[in-house]
Amino acid sequence: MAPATTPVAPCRTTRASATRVQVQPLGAAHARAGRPRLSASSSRLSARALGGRALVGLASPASSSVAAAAARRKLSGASGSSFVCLAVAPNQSSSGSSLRPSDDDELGEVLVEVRDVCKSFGSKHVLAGASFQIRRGDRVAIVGPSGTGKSTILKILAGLVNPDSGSVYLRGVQRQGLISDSDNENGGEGLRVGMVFQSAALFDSLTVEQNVGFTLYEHHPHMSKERVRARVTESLRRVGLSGIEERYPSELSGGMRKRVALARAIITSGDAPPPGQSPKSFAELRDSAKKWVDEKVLRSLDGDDDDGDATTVAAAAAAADAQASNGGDEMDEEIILYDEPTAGLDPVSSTLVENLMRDISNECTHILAYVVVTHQASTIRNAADRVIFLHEGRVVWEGRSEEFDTSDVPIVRQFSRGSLDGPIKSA
Ligand SMILES: Nc1ncnc2c1ncn2[C@@H]1O[C@H](COP(=O)(O)OP(=O)(O)OP(=O)(O)O)[C@@H](O)[C@H]1O
Repeated sequence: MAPATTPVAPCRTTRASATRVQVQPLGAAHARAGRPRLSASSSRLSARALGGRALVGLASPASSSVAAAAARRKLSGASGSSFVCLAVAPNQSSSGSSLRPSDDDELGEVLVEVRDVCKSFGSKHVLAGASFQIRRGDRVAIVGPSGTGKSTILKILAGLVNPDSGSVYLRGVQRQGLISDSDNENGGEGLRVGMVFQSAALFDSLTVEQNVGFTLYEHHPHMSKERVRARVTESLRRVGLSGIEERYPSELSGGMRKRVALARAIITSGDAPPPGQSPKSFAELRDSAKKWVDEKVLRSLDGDDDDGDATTVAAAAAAADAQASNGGDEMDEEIILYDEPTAGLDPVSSTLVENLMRDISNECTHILAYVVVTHQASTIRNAADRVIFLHEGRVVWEGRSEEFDTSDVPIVRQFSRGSLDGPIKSA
């Protein structure tokens, strides 16, 4: 869809935002004998990819904590790596629709509150004072025209990008700075914020089995190869890709790569740590990540190779890290943010992924809610119970998924029907 061209009202304050990028940790454990190894080029950072949306996987706070250093160094001044502010404020709907379901008694605990958030990139005002809440049990789709800051708001929620103004509260605790800036191992009050990025970023030099099993190779060295293989096989089966373990990413279609990435995100060790072995804490993961950045990434940044392959490393490491925490070790309560998880997938594959999103949240009791940015009607229908509509930097409509297709609010009607006539102006 062409981007809306209507300029967004400036935020109240716009300060120069430093480029922030997440470099994910890649511990050394994978390099043990017999473990998959990464190519030298895989350890390089790509400004292009990091500034864009090339990462895929659940990026845990621990993994993302290492992003800043290398990112700042590599990307300072990179034009494609800025972020937008999306602000959603309760009762700021410009279209008059109710911002929240009316049956307040049934509403769960407020996990996340975005209050009056704004974000600009240079002179481009993307988010212009939006506010909304995510509650326990929520399955929320964020929709809106291209370029309205949907991905940006996810990054702000995840603590990967700072808003220019406004606040984000996690369980009532205001987030201060970025995850990478401080000791924000948890987003706040025991709530982790995991993010599944848009593109399927896989290690090109590893087989599907090695990609999917990366977390286990990395964080569960006590597991035998046979057991890792069994978990990989099960994970691939769940995403409908049995029997492709020996293939390389280059031999897969885009949709298959995305599903492999999902398989990587949902794999679990299925067992507890061996007696006497404590699971890694977030602090340990962070320290290990920082060490890796120091030893590998920053060194590679001084080289001239900028092929973007490291993005896949970062992504996979992020996924690995999150998977490790999902692997039966530590189960912090979590909200998951999906950025266009079904983009580019055929309808059947989309349904598969949508069902998986629901299944995973049903099966994993520590996943309290999820938010999905999507353009696909099927994803709204199948994976979301509630819809937040963004336009011109604000939440302009909010309602139940089933209301999205039937709403008489002009902007919603135009968008849901793909009409050229209406308040959304095409380029
Ligand atoms: N790091 C950045 N630097 C400069 N501009 C940026 C940066 N990140 C996002 N933008 C701009 O902010 C706007 C919103 O981007 P964002 O990716 O959040 O939109 P979106 O609603 O997710 O779009 P789409 O639906 O096309 O994925 C776009 O115009 C984009 O070019």
